[in-house]
Amino acid sequence: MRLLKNIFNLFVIFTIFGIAYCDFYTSISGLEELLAVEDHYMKAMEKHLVAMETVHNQFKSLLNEIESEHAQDNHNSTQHLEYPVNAFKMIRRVVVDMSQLNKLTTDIANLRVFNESASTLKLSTMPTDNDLRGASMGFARLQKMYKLDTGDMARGVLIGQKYSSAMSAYNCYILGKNLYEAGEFKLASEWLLEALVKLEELENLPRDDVENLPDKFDFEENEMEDGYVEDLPEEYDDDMFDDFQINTTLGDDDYEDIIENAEEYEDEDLWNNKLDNDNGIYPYVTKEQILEYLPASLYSAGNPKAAAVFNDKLLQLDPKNFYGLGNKDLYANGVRNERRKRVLDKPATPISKYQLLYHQVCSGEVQQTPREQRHLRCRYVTNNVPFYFLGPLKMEELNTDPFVAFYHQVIYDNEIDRIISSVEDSIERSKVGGNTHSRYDEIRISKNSWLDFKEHRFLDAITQRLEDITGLTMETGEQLQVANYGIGGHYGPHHDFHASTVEDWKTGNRILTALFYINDVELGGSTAFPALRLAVPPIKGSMVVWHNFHKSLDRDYRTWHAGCPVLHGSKWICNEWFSTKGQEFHRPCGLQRDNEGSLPYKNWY
Ligand SMILES: O=C(O)CCC(=O)C(=O)O
Ligand SMILES: [Fe+2]
Repeated sequence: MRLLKNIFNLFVIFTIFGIAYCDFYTSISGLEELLAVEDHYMKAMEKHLVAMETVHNQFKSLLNEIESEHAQDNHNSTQHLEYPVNAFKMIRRVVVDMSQLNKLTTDIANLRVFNESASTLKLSTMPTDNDLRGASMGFARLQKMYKLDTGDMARGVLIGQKYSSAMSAYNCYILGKNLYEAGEFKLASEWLLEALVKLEELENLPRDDVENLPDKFDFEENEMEDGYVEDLPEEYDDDMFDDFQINTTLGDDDYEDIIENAEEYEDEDLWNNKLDNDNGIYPYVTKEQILEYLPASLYSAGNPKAAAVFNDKLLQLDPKNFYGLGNKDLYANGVRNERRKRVLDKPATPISKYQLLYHQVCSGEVQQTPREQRHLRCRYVTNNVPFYFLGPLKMEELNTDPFVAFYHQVIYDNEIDRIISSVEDSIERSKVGGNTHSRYDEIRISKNSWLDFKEHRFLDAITQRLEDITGLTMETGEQLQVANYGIGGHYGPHHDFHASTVEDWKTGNRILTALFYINDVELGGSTAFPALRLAVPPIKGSMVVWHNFHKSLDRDYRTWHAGCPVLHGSKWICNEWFSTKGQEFHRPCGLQRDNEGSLPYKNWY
């Protein structure tokens, strides 16, 4: 819960202090560093406030003194100044006080507490706009994947549970603006609408309450006025939010929901939320700023009618607005074309059926049928290893063909702690692609590092365990990969094997994956196998194992898999990839090809 709250807070930090390029958004391990930065800024702000208060008090006392002197002098300045004390006091004020106050104000202006360099803040780099964009895209990914309602998220509610304080109008605006810039127009529109509604709530609060925040807001005495629905011109009311088609799995009634949310003033929770709102009551953003983005988002999301309505609102507030005037005709034409388009009935571009299945498996909408699960068993196994006669392995079959299995309680807390601390300094943004063409890609948002078994001898016990469990040799295996995903972090569907057959005989290929979950994830973060309709939940201490190749050493395309986005918490895993090399006597090839089953899945992307 605390982390989610902190992510919201980080939005504020990112934007207020306009920070530089890095990949903080790719994992929780990077974000934790920023908590220290936030702490630093908090202390700096406190210092700054104290300094400003001192100046404020001195200004006030000097002003009082001058005012009372002038009152005494009774407009007869010459007479007043004939008294030596009065003359002295005035000269003192001008010579000493004024210049001292001048100096104090300049000192404050020069404090520059928010311009610290990365090294003073003990960071390798500063976060940037890019991080903010990445974090916003993470939000979008989660909303689309798990069908999360924007209104709920804005209220800090996740799957029916309150996880954090409500998001302020400013946070909703920044999120909406970033989503707009990233091309996520429909979600951008929703967040910008949220921002507008929240700003209205704030404006409608009675002045006294805004100035003196009460301990507990008394809802009964502070009925709100109605929100946007009443404000919209009648001609738009009926179908403004209809016919909304866009490439997303979100429902079509989202705008209506948003508008309805605006009416939820009766919801007492909402009022209480306002009190623990994430940036108090100062809005930081104006309606005009929101309205410069909202119509463009709505238009790009395919809703020119709503775009025109909100653009008119912008022009009402600011008749000369550059964007308002510049886009007016565009939206009006859009509305006309929209009428024609309806006749033509242009279909929306759907996401590929494979991607859709991936989403459905991650969110649990599609699962193995009871018939498919009928033959799966949980068993104690020894693999004929004497050690396991004493304490057998706890195996849970997850799929028979291809074989995918869970082994529970196979990595221990002390090992996990050492693994995580060993990668602390080397963990960095994950790439995709082989060694020769590796690159950063939105398909994989995480950080990772590698541990060399020869260098970290505490891993010997894990090597032995892996060999005992899989029956394969680790001689040719890769280093241990350790990865961490933050909120919204994911690894889109992929195969673990290399595509190139040249690599097969030169360096070997990834015959088997052993994936350890080394922490528990509050929500999301399963390992999904869309072709198998299987989502493996991350369980601390458990390991999931699957063969990427048929016995005939043909690639098994059914192993197409993914790390689903993390919805709440952080996800740590370790991957060990065994090589096809050197397994001749451990997993002998069959006499016949056995890959027919996987061929239909070859082009799944
Ligand atoms: O995070 C996961 O669950 C899957 C990770 C994965 O597939 C990989 O690292 O290759
Ligand atoms: Fe993988």
